[in-house]
Amino acid sequence: MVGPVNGGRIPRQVLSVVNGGQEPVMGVGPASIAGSDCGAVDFTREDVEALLGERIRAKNKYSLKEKCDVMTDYIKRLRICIKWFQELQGDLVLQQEKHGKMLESAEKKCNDLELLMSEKEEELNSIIMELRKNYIALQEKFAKEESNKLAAMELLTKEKDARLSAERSQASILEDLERAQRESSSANQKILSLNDMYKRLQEYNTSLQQYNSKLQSELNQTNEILKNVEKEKVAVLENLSNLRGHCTSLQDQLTAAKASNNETMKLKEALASEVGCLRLDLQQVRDDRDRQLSQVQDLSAEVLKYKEWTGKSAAELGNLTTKSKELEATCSSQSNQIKELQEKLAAAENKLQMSDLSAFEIRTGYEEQKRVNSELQLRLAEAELKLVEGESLRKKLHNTILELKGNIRVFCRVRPILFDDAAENEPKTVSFPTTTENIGRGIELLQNGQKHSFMFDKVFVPESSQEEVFVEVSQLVQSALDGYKVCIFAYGQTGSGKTHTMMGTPGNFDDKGLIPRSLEQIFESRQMLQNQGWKYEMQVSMLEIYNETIRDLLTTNRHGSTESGTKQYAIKHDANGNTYVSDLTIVDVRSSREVSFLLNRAAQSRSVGKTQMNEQSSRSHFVFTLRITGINESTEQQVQGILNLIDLAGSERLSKSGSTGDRLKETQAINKSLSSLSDVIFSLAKKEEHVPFRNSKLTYLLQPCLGGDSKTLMVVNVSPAPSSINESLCSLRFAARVNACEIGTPRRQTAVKQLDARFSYG
Ligand SMILES: Nc1ncnc2c1ncn2[C@@H]1O[C@H](COP(=O)(O)OP(=O)(O)OP(=O)(O)O)[C@@H](O)[C@H]1O
Repeated sequence: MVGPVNGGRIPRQVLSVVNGGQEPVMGVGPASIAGSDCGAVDFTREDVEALLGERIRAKNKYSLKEKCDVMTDYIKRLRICIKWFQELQGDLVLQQEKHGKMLESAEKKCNDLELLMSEKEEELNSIIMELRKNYIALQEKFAKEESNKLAAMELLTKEKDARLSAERSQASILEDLERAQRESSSANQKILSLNDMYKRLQEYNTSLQQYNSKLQSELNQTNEILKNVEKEKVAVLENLSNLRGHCTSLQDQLTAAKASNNETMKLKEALASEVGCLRLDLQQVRDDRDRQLSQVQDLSAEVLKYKEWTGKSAAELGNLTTKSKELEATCSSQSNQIKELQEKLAAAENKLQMSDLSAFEIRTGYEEQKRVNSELQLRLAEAELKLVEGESLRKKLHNTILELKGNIRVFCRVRPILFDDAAENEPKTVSFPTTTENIGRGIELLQNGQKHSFMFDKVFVPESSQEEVFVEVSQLVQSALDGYKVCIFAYGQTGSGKTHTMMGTPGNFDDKGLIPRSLEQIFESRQMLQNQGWKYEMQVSMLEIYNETIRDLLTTNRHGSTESGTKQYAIKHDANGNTYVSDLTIVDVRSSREVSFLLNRAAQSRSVGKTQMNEQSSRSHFVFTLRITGINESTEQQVQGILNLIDLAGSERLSKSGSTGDRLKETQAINKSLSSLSDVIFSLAKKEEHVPFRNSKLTYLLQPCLGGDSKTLMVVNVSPAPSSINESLCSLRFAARVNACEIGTPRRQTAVKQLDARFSYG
């Protein structure tokens, strides 16, 4: 085996390079190889191999990366070694050349060494290759491990994120929990406070109930006040009319006094002129007398002269005597005349004085009457002012009462027992409570020993007169003139007194029903309101709904037929809130007499028939409508009111009515439309979204009156006959539900709807 130049030994530096500049370890090294010569002893190839093998083995204990680094390091070092060997080889060649012989002898060794070297180099190369392969494999592994690490890192990051989000959600859940706990405690507190509030509300409710009853009593008081105001108004009106009468009579007296004064003045003037004439006459007569007297004196002197002259003839004397006598006679007659004239003059002067006196008296009377008249005018103005104030107070109180009560009011009227009721021996089924709370408002029905009590806004006993009923309704009617929509309808079993209440008995003044009385009041008020600057125009229409068909009761062509066939009247609601019936006759009216005439005409056209329950039964719903348009030119106010007065057809049980044929059809139609009316009222009471107005002609026509902004009054008529107890109970139950129904707040129409001149029902 060929060794290196220093005798087959590897220099220590090379090993140091291979060993990373460290001393050999683990028993491998110069000490173990070369004994005690540690400083200058070189290593053999075996040493190197052993060292490398050991290093590699030792390195295998390390991690892949470290191994890899060490390998890379080794490879580098090996390269340096190779380089160094190559340099060493060059040195050797140089040494060969230098030391010729040594070289020759050593050449072989060197060749061997070279061979060895090349073998070793090959070996090392193959080791390097292997190491490279290993290195590549290690690198791949490393890359793989690296990617695994990255994936693990990613996984870790994801897990960290997940953990963070989990922590966050845990924190939020904790927050939620805390909040929920807080909420729960506040809810508990709320529950406590609600319980507290509930108690307080109960107390409040009790106090409200007390307040309500107080309000009720106040309402009653207000009603009383209203009645008093009404009475006062009537008294003021009476006073006013008395004052007016007094004023008119005073005016008449004044005119008469003026006339008599004028006459007296004329007489005085005439007398004065007569006195003047008489004075002139007197003067003339006096002048005459004076002249005559001077003549008489002249003549007397002449007579004396003649007497003195006795020589004159007796005839001449006789003549003179007669002349003298004549003159004396003339003189005495003239004296008489003068006396007469003087008497006349005195009488005329007396008369003149008298007429002066009476003229003075008349003047003072006239002045007194003028004063009284102006006083009366003042009182009249005051009374009128009071009337206006009273009127506005009345309106205010009336509207307040309506608002307090809700705008459907219900009156109940029980008619007297009639001959046909034949109930003399049967016990009474209808009674009226007399307690202060219920008097005038309560009614009790006794059915099979069970008492049913009802309360309404007003209950009229059988003895109540038409006037008494109207007094309670008059305020409502008056509202139509103030621009409200007013609807009054009579409901009840057939024969219970609806037509009697609404129309009354024709031809009987005291038995006039609500419709004629309302119209009289409206036209009277119209007259009175004229003083306040109001001008009203009124239009009337009347129709009946018979078997779900509309009939015009004012058409000149009865049965509503035209040349082309039967007229179809349709109810229409337009976008402006007007309801009208197409083609319906509308009549302008100026007095209640005109309306009475139209009412009579309509009554004759109404569908009336005889039933087992009523001799003259209305077989249709009668709708009377008055449209009132008022303009006040002084205040520039405009109002438009509607007054609907409705006499509904009577409800009746088919079994009881004994109807057949056409009557049966009529009864079915009547019952159907009345049940539609109750459906509408109940769905209004329940404040349902859909109100079935369209289910019948009656409800569709009355939609604006029932739908909220009108003042509506239902008069439920009841028969006291024991045989009608079931029907009466049904009617009262329906009325009680209507009474509990609030449909909105009435609205005043304070501007004339210019847009639509058609006749509107609301
Ligand atoms: N308050 C009353 N006082 C006196 N008589 C009355 C009164 N109410 C009703 N009557 C009489 O009772 C009868 C039936 O009354 P009315 O015709 O008004 O009933 P109705 O309810 O209109 O009946 P229908 O629904 O069948 O038309 C009539 O003869 C009427 O004069």
